[in-house]
Amino acid sequence: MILTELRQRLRALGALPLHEGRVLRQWAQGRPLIDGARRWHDDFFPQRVREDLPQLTRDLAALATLKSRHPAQDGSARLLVGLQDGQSIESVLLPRDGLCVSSQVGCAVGCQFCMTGREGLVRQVSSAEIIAQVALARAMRPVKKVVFMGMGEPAHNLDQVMEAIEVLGLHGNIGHKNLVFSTVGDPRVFERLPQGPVKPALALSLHTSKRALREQLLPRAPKLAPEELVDAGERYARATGYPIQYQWTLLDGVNDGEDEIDGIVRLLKGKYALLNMIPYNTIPGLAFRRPDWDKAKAIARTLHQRGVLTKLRDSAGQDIDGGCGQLRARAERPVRLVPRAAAG
Ligand SMILES: C[S@@+](CC[C@H](N)C(=O)[O-])C[C@H]1O[C@@H](n2cnc3c(N)ncnc32)[C@H](O)[C@@H]1O
Ligand code: SF4
Repeated sequence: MILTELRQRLRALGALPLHEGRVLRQWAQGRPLIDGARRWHDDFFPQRVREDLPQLTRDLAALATLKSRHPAQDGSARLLVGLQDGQSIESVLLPRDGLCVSSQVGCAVGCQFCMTGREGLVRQVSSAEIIAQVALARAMRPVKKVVFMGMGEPAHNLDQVMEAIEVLGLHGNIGHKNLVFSTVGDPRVFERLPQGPVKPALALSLHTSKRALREQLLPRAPKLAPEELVDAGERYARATGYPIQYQWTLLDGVNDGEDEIDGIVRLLKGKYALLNMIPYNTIPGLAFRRPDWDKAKAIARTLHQRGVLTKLRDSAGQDIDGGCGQLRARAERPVRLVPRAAAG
């Protein structure tokens, strides 16, 4: 189901926009459509909508179902989520009421260090399936922040992701700056996001200050130079009033040298931005190496001293194969990884 179908279904049963809004609100907030105790729906919905609510509840729940849950020591939990056609995706319950959702099954960008990128794009995740991930998580615990950092490149599924963001921001009780659109950067994102009624915060996956290396590491990302990406990011940050979060997957011996530190300072000093450095999460069979934590700490400290607000983070759930896409890979097929040469 896509949201248009849900809307058409409700309208055909005589629902008005206020009834539609109520259904979206209850669903996106993880609350029941039918509240047995209070029975508010008896007076509120037209009769035919009321009669459809039990089936609608089942249909919405079937959009995203829990296949397995993998709690980690840091308070996060990785969820393997089943979709109606038998595909599976990952969502992650993050510490402090965050949720990481997937926007695609697989991904066409093919970043060399990312498990999801290894299988290419399998299919898009619909707006309804994105909201269903939030509803599923909310059945387990509160969700106050939703980050699009799971499987997939949201810029390659822009209409559906923007529709989900709109529902979550207008009906789902998530603060707009607590919706985080994470992307490798795409001109369509900078054009379309400022026009939406809900403007999410933006995370840009930068990873290197060198154009040629970026093209190697992110082979099918739009060929924007790091400077162009940062210029576009800065305009979005100034327009929305929220800083850009630059993402940097730290790869030992690839993008952790003095030259990159100079490059980061040149690109980001004085910008309305925060740099998140995330040491590479090891994927068996890949030739990349995770840098030593003390080395990563030293890089973050140096950047801070040189005027770039830097946070060193670990991806959630290191002890449970925290790398996005690894759970799905294991569930879908036996691990079959061909080593690739490390770039750089
Ligand atoms: C999985 S992507 C999804 C969102 C979007 N496609 C993007 O690249 O920003 C979210 C973040 O995970 C990071 N990531 C992917 N593979 C990783 C790995 N093995 N270790 C650490 N971070 C990784 C990416 O670099 C990106 O910043
Ligand atoms: S890091 Fe993001 S863009 Fe790159 S392959 Fe993974 S999901 Fe796709």
